[in-house]
Amino acid sequence: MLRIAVPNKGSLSEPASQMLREAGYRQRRDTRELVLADPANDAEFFFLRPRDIAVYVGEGTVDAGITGRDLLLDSGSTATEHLPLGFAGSTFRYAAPQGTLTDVSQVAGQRVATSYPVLVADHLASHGVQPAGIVRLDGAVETAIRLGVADVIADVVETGSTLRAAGLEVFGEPILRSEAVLVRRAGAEAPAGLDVLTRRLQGVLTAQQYVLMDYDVPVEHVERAVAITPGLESPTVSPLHNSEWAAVRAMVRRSETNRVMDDLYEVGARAILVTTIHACRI
Ligand SMILES: Nc1ncnc2c1ncn2[C@@H]1O[C@H](COP(=O)(O)OP(=O)(O)OP(=O)(O)O)[C@@H](O)[C@H]1O
Ligand SMILES: O=P(O)(O)OC[C@H]1O[C@H](OP(=O)(O)OP(=O)(O)O)[C@H](O)[C@@H]1O
Ligand SMILES: [Mg+2]
Repeated sequence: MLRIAVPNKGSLSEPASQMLREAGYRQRRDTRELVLADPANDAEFFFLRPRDIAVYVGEGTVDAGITGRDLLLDSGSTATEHLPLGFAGSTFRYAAPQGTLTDVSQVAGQRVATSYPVLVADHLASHGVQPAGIVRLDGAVETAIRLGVADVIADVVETGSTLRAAGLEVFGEPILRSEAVLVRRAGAEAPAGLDVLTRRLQGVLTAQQYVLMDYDVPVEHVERAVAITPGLESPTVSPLHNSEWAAVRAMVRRSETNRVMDDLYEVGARAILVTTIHACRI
């Protein structure tokens, strides 16, 4: 039985459950459920605080879990990143009142407020910067400067609107680019079922990131067209009733759909059709 920890609250919770559902696993309907058995998939889900998930996985209490890369690094746990999951993307950055600081070296001698004290201490140490202190807060970190408990903050930034509203701006290089990740215990033998979970999640990611493209192209231009849509292994090329034309089918990155259609049209492809992929195993 594979034991998997899933965030019970916060921005990771709903998309993590949604991704597991798309991968064919049972997920809870009632947010008060703390444990959910999925006997058909030989799995059991534990709904835990996102910040605690790496700790449980590192201890081996559960086999794998979904958390944020930033939370994993801040936990100090021996759990290791197994698969990036492509949602809850953010950067982790220093910020200060607009027009004041420009470089991480200027954090020396300043008080830094953050919910991620280990991440910040490690980053400052790796840059040889000694702050006056690190103030650990649970949230609403952006308010700490106005309230006088810190001079600098280090926090999650997605759109930047929370910072702007607080009159702050980022400075220095990003400390980290974070996203939701599947974590597992480091060094231990892969638990039974982890390979299947991984392949299923990769299938969901691929279905989200790729489309299926079909088109007809004159036989003499097949090689040029296929160079534009090389597919994952190799595109399918089929004969058509009119022997001067061939049909091609290939997977294409969703973000490149329109550029690829333009390029195909240029080399003579016609009847270019794009279909979403519902599920796949690669
Ligand atoms: N606005 C955001 N955009 C993207 N990811 C975010 C955002 N806020 C938090 N995260 C990510 O969510 C994880 C933190 O989850 P956590 O549940 O602790 O905080 P939260 O989502 O801010 O919830 P809350 O503060 O309401 O409890 C981190 O991995 C962080 O990078
Ligand atoms: O760049 P933005 O799009 O504004 O998003 C970033 C904000 O979102 C999160 O806060 P949340 O709303 O979870 O509140 P919290 O600070 O209490 O955790 C995070 O801690 C930042 O404050
Ligand atoms: Mg928050």
